[in-house]
Amino acid sequence: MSLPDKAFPVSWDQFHRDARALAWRLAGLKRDFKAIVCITRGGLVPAAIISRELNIRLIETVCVASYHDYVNQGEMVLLKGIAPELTADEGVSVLVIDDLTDTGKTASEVRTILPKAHFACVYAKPQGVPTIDTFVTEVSQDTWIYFPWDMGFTYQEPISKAGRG
Ligand SMILES: O=P(O)(O)OC[C@H]1O[C@H](OP(=O)(O)OP(=O)(O)O)[C@H](O)[C@@H]1O
Ligand code: HPA
Ligand SMILES: [Mg+2]
Repeated sequence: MSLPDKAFPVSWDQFHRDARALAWRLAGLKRDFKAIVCITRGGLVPAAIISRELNIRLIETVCVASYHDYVNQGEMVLLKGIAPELTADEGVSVLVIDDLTDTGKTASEVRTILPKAHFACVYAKPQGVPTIDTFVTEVSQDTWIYFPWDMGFTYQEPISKAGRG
């Protein structure tokens, strides 16, 4: 697969605002989450923001890899699982955080370990929406989300010249 045509670039500032908006939504649920399970690596950044906003200090990771060459998703590899004290009750008071859901494969895999956890992410594409309980912004399936930690400053052609050979 090649990169989708549409681009949704996200700055650090926008990501911080959107992650805070997610924290507001989660706070509105009036749930007493005892721990955050963050899906590495993308979930690390929103988990830091949400743990601060919701005052959740018990943070666990589940380490999975599936996008082996940036855009192409392959087999899901579980590099590190979740502590047994959080999986014992199927994660009933656990909040799972990721940066985005795309096909929903990552969230579905983690849900097999924590079937009763609350799944939250900042951005969602339509195919992944059914796998997530709370998210902030939906973008179309043919959009690629560019996160600030993957980006650097580069020269941009003026709009009048862009696309001309
Ligand atoms: O809904 P899906 O199609 O499964 O895609 C969503 C996942 O893809 C990205 O992670 P990635 O596997 O690229 O790893 P990373 O977080 O380490 O960058 C993103 O952070 C989500 O975890
Ligand atoms: O749109 C995306 N952006 C960044 N990483 C991703 N991993 C799956 N989909 C995406
Ligand atoms: Mg990820």
